[in-house]
Amino acid sequence: MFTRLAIPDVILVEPKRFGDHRGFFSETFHADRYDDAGIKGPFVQDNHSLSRDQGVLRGLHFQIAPSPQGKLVRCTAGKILDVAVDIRKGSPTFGQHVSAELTADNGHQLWVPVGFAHGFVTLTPDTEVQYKVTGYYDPNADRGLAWDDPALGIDWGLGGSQPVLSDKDTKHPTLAELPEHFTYEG
Ligand SMILES: Cc1cn([C@H]2C[C@H](O)[C@@H](COP(=O)(O)OP(=O)(O)O[C@H]3O[C@H](C)C(=O)[C@H](O)[C@H]3O)O2)c(=O)[nH]c1=O
Repeated sequence: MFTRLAIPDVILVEPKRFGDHRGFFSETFHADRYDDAGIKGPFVQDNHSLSRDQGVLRGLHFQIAPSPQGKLVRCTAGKILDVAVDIRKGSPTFGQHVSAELTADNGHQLWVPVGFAHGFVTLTPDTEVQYKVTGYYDPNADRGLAWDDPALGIDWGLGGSQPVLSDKDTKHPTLAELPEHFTYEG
């Protein structure tokens, strides 16, 4: 099932699971069905990250031209709160975000299109996230947005505690400081 969220370009995917006495089987990607639902490939790279601690926060990240990335994100061990922030100039939802709890148990996926900053916080230890992207990794195009920018109003569910961050993720600009990298195309 595909559901457009409050920012309709972001799509929640709930793949069917066929359970039996052995466990389950699920198709986790289907190019034609996903394209028909608005999830536009082609996907050129798969990523996999493991976060050892609960409270690891990776984000908010995006790549700019010439290497923008759409991301199809799922959690294959543990739980995350996955967040997408609209950073498209001229968008009616500029600066707003949507989020979804992706877990190994629910198998849900989030489609984060080009023009969004993406990040997640882990809700359990030993959390693994796997995602397909529509652009190759390009360190020169790698950019970020401050996860804790008050203007974004993201509730990461940290209960006031500081997340575990990479050094890079402590230094990103706020939305007000962010150059215009993407333009809303309606
Ligand atoms: C993203 C990436 C990283 N790397 C190398 C670069 C570093 O040596 C190492 C860790 O990279 P980084 O700290 O950027 O990893 P994350 O903090 O998990 O970044 C990712 O987290 C958020 C949630 C995202 O949406 C992006 O996919 C991505 O930015 O992996 C690669 O070799 N290829 C890649 O595609």
